[in-house]
Amino acid sequence: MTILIDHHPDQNDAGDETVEKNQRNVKEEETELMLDGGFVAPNTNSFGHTFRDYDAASERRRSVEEFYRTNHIGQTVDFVRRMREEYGKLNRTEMSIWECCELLNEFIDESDPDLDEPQIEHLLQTAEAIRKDYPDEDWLHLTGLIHDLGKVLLHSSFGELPQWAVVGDTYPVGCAFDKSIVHHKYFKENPDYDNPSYNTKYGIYTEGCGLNNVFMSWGHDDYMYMVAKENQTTLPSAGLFIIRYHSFYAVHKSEAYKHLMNNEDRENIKWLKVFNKYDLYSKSKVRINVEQVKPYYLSLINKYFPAKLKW
Ligand SMILES: O[C@H]1[C@H](O)[C@@H](O)[C@H](O)[C@@H](O)[C@H]1O
Ligand SMILES: [Fe+2]
Ligand SMILES: [Fe+2]
Repeated sequence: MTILIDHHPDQNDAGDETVEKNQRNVKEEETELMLDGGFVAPNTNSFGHTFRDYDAASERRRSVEEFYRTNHIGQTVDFVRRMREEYGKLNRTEMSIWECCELLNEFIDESDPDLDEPQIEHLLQTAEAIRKDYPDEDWLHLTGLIHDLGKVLLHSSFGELPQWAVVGDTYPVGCAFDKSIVHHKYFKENPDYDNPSYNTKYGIYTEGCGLNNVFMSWGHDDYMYMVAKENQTTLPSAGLFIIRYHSFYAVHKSEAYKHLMNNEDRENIKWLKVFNKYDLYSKSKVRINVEQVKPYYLSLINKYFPAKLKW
């Protein structure tokens, strides 16, 4: 696929020194991760706005804000515990990864200010954009393809969870909600907001306890992580980490909640940051020819997953 890239170097108003420093940082990151693909993010989304601008006066602003209001009120420690237990049973259906991709064709993500295409388009756009820049990292292509498959929770055979319990950015529950979280003001109506066990910096957690021990707001990330892990995927741990925390913008974008991370998280988050560029900036009206790329992805699915998975 072609991503329309609109690069305006002259829009960078930082002084020469900062530019140089940034270049150095990028260099360092490149060597550490081997490569940074050279991806240049476009400036505007398919609606002509900057990406993740939750205040832009777009046709989606109102519904996206309403989405976050219900999301922030409903995601409590108690709710997350119940969802994990219920969906952790994986007793709803059996299907292949590709069958699940096709199921996503009917859903549009109400939390997303940047895209209103069916989800299968987004999966393929993400995967193909990564493949172009990282041809040798086949595990990352597949991670791109499957990272949002947990949105199948919206489906009628999964109890038709409401959008607020499936999509949108995620964040820890059981400790204070960080100010950087989108539409933070609506947390005031969350029952945990005034609970002294849950509303301090650490809440129920301890310094460096590791994200694995943190209850994240329930949604497609945690669910797909469970599905992949329980069905014994052979994806590397960075792939599983990406699936599990790709919506956790407070951590990978705003650098919040660092006090909960351990060494393994700090290692894995490097790949998550690479991945995020493709997840976010590949969103466009460009359509992928599904039939053309399908054989390639079927071969990856075959390499990293069993033929049928429990969901
Ligand atoms: O797939 C979702 C979706 O696109 C949301 O709008 C975004 O908030 C999440 O972080 C992402 O994982
Ligand atoms: Fe997602
Ligand atoms: Fe995504």
